Order: sequence, then structure tokens, then C-alpha cells
Amino acid sequence: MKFCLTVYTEENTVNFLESIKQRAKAAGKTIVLPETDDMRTLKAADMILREEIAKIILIGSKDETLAKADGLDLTKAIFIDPANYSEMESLTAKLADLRKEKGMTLEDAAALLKNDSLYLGCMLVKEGIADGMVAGAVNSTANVMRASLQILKTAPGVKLVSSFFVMVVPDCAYGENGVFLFSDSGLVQNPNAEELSAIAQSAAQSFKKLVQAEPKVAMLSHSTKGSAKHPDVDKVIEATRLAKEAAPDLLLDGEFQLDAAIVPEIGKQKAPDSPIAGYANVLIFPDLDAGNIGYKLVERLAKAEAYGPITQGIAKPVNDLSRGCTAEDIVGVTAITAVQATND
Ligand SMILES: CC(C)(COP(=O)(O)OP(=O)(O)OC[C@H]1O[C@@H](n2cnc3c(N)ncnc32)[C@H](O)[C@@H]1OP(=O)(O)O)[C@@H](O)C(=O)NCCC(=O)NCCS
Ligand SMILES: CC(=O)OP(=O)(O)O
Repeated sequence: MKFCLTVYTEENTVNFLESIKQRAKAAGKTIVLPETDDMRTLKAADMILREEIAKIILIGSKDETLAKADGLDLTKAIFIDPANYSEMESLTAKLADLRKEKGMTLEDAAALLKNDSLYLGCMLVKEGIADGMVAGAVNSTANVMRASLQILKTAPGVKLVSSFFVMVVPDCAYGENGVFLFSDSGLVQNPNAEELSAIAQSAAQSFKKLVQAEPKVAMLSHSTKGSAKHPDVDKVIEATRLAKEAAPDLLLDGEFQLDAAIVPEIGKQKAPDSPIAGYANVLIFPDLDAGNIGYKLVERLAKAEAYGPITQGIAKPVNDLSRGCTAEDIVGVTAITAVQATND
């Protein structure tokens, strides 16, 4: 089922999220939330189950979790307790086999699955017991991503896993009526030109899948079309060239300063020959410092909704959260994860 998202009103937050939730509901996917000790996660599970956005697996003891979840309805959650889960032995053998070249023994795998719910969650996704995982309310991004990268690996034909945020900016006419994709704001620390080009191409696909509109991709820099000279600028120019070569049909251009990328009048002034200057809805940051600082600025100062970091290029969807997230953020990222798990 497809929902048209090309028209946003000033209530674009509601439109984006509601559309994603409807698509998630129709998909009927199962998502594992491994951070069961976190109250925001339990509140999110309650909301997700009540709204029937996805089926939920919680990792941990059912009795202990229900005792903590006073006032919440988690009766429809599936509990997987590492202390008595029937598949533990088989998952242990599979994990040890997967990581044997890295020196992992059966004992190591058993200890990891028993003590680290991120690894157990990723194995549930790997084995198809869950369709995706959402974590990071408690764990750092590096820990969430390391577990998923080690177990799930990249999708076929993809060399690099990276991440993005869907930013829904209130009262904003820029981008897709205030909806943007920012990448990479969470994972790849210092991409070279080739990696930056890969990030841009993945981000365009992610935008198409989630926002269901035509991506217009801006390669961001502190320079617009040669206005500044520096090796950092050269990197973005080369990444732009590589991305255009690899995906000639993509509406992608650069290098742009942020204003030239999203403000039509400034785009026209600084880059008059560009087909997308001033109209970009996918913003590719030159490195993780810029991307992470950029999304937090827009989230905190413009009061934007920030969904992510969402992973792209991974074999199956595992998504991270900021440790500063709310229960509502977890609901949104879970819905996005369920949509990512679909084939449409
Ligand atoms: C995610 C992160 C931990 C990976 O770091 P790392 O040091 O490469 O981790 P590891 O060496 O343990 O790598 C784990 C595996 O993932 C692979 N991998 C790492 N990054 C990858 C990427 N971007 N794409 C695909 N595979 C990747 C490695 O090759 C390795 O595979 P292997 O163990 O099968 O050989 C690192 O990129 C990171 O810390 N990023 C920043 C996260 C962060 O703090 N963000 C800010 C807040 S959002
Ligand atoms: C995405 C991000 O910045 O995560 P955290 O705030 O948890 O570091």
C-alpha cells in the first residue's frame, strides 16, 4: 500500500509520522526493543502495541519487566528471556560460527548473548525471528552499531553502512515542505570522497522509500561552486563527481553551502546553473562532526522532530536512538524500522 507524501501542510510532523505509522501498521512487522530496563522503551512498547504499529519483542524477564511497568499494558508483548529462551543454544552456535574468524568461541558467544541484549537482539533479526531492532536509548551509538555491523553486515551490493536523520522542521517551506533527510549524522566519522558519494546515493534511496518524494541531494561544504579553496572542499567536489558518475539520473549537485542548498533565492545567486540549488531536501554533510552537530542544532533551536539515526545500507534494519530520546521518538523510529523492513 502506498501513501502520497508529496504535499505537506504546516502540520508536516503529523503528516510524516502518521503516514509512516499507517505504512508500518499495514506491514505487520515484528521489532525487537532490547533495552527493557529503560522506562521510555517500555512506554514506547505500550504505545506501539496499543496503536498496532508493530509486534514487539522485549528482551528480559517477563515478571520483572511487568512489575516495573506499572500502569502500562505490555500483555501483547513477546518476552524473550535469555535465562530460559529455547533458541539460545542454536543462536549461540550460529553467532560463534559467524564470528569464528574473529576468534569467537562458543563460550564467548554464549556469554555475549546472555549478557548483552544488543547482540541477542541482532541475532533475532539475523535469524528472522524479528524483522528489525531499535536501541540506543541507553546504549551508545557505537555499541548499537558495532553489534549490528558485526552480525548483519551490509546489504547485497552495498559497501558502506551509514546513517541519517529524518528531520521534520515546523513552519518551514524549505526542503520537502520542512521535511529533510540529513546524512551522515550518526555513524561514519570521517568519510573519504568515495564513502561520501556512497552515503549520498544511499540517502537518496532512503528519502525515496520513507518520504515517497523525489530526492534532491545537496553535497554540503563551506564553499559554493568553488568560492573557497581547501582540501576539505576538494573532497566534497570529488564526492559529487563520483556520485554523479555512479547515479547519473539522480538530482544531485554540489558543493554547496547550506544557504545555497535550501534557500531558492540564494541558490539562484550563488549557483545559478544548478538544477537543485535552493531546493535540496537531502543534505549530505562532509563529515560526522558537521552532520551530528547540524542535526542537533536544528532539533534543539528550530524545534524539529529528529528521527534517527536510521541506518542505511545494512542487510536488515537495526536503528539507533539518541540517549536523549523520548518515548515518542522510539515509537517513530520503530515505525520507520518496520517500513524499512518492507520490500515496497
Ligand atoms: C560504528 C563504529 C563503532 C564502527 O567502528 P569500528 O571501530 O569500525 O568497529 P569494529 O572495528 O568493531 O567494526 C565492526 C565491524 O563492522 C564493520 N564496519 C564498521 N563500520 C562499517 C561501515 N560503516 N559499513 C560497513 N561495515 C562497517 C567492520 O568492518 C567490522 O567488521 P568485522 O568485525 O566483521 O571485520 C564507528 O564507526 C563509530 O564509533 N562511529 C561513530 C558513532 C558515534 O559515536 N556517533 C555519534 C553519535 S550518533
Ligand atoms: C545520535 C546521537 O547523537 O546519539 P547520542 O545523543 O546518544 O550520542
